[in-house]
Amino acid sequence: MSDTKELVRVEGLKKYFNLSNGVFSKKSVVKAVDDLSFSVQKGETLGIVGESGCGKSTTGRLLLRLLEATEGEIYFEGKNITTMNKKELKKNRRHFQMIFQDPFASLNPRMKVEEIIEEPMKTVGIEKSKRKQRMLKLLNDVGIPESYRDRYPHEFSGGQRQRIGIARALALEPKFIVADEPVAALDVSIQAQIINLLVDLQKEYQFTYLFIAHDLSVVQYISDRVGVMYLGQMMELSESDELYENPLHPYTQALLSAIPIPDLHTKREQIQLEGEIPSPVNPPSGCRFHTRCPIATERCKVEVPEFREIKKGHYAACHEV
Ligand SMILES: Nc1ncnc2c1ncn2[C@@H]1O[C@H](COP(=O)(O)OP(=O)(O)OP(=O)(O)O)[C@@H](O)[C@H]1O
Repeated sequence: MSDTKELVRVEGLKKYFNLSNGVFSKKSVVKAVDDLSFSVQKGETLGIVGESGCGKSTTGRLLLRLLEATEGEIYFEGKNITTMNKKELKKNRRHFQMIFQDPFASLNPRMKVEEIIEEPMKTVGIEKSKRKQRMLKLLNDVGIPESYRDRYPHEFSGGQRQRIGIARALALEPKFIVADEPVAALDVSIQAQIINLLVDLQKEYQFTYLFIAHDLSVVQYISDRVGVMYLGQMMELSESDELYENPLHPYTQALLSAIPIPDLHTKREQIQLEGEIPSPVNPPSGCRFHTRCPIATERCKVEVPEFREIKKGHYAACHEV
């Protein structure tokens, strides 16, 4: 049943990439996303964290249909976007946008800032005077002086370029924004400014975020709920404060234990994970985390744990909780 508060719902989502290493070698398959089910509520920020390669970006791209899913369904406002044809998708595309990690690579170097921000409006046929008016408001909203509008991306700093990328993402007043590590490429001194800007803009424009990050502390600050991914699967998902105060999954516990606590009197025992992350080409049987899990049992090696609601709104995939 569709929940009226739900903006996006993902069911059994999979993305497998076929890799061919040459003419004679066997084909291998990267299981980048492997059976994800979750929903994003209207107006919330859902943070997604996990180590490099766990499938966060692939998930974000699938949700916006920038990538085609191998299996599974994605519903946006109750409509199945996985089966939409090009025409229907084009009509809906304005409602979902992406903010990229590398603001330089994502901005056309040959376009002036005003053209970059107006371009999405042009594609949906918004008339010139309205485009200009909205472009000026967006520049103002993201903190770029109006007088810079005829400059090119290379004339801006990294933080300013990200502000321009954000203005472009907001140009069509989307309902859903996937922010894929939007501050990871920026200087630490600039990161907080951009995070605060993203928070303020959400208040003004009332959109919903899927916020992807490596850094658990960034995600905690910005997210209402947080999902923790490992090797293409969701290990735990709950309200942000609950996840940080009462992590249930051993993987989440290990990730959290690595964050330094500012208060010198509080000590948190660091949980060291053994070994490397296994390859998504050949993920471990049973629970994917069992090869590194400090509490794994024989059952974990053979039986995939169900991703289940353990406390109200707090989900985890672990046999031992
Ligand atoms: N186009 C592709 N072709 C083949 N494999 C891919 C492709 N895109 C991603 N992958 C693989 O899928 C897995 C998941 O990648 P993804 O970029 O989604 O992870 P991530 O969690 O976002 O990592 P990072 O934090 O490093 O960006 C990785 O093993 C990656 O190498």
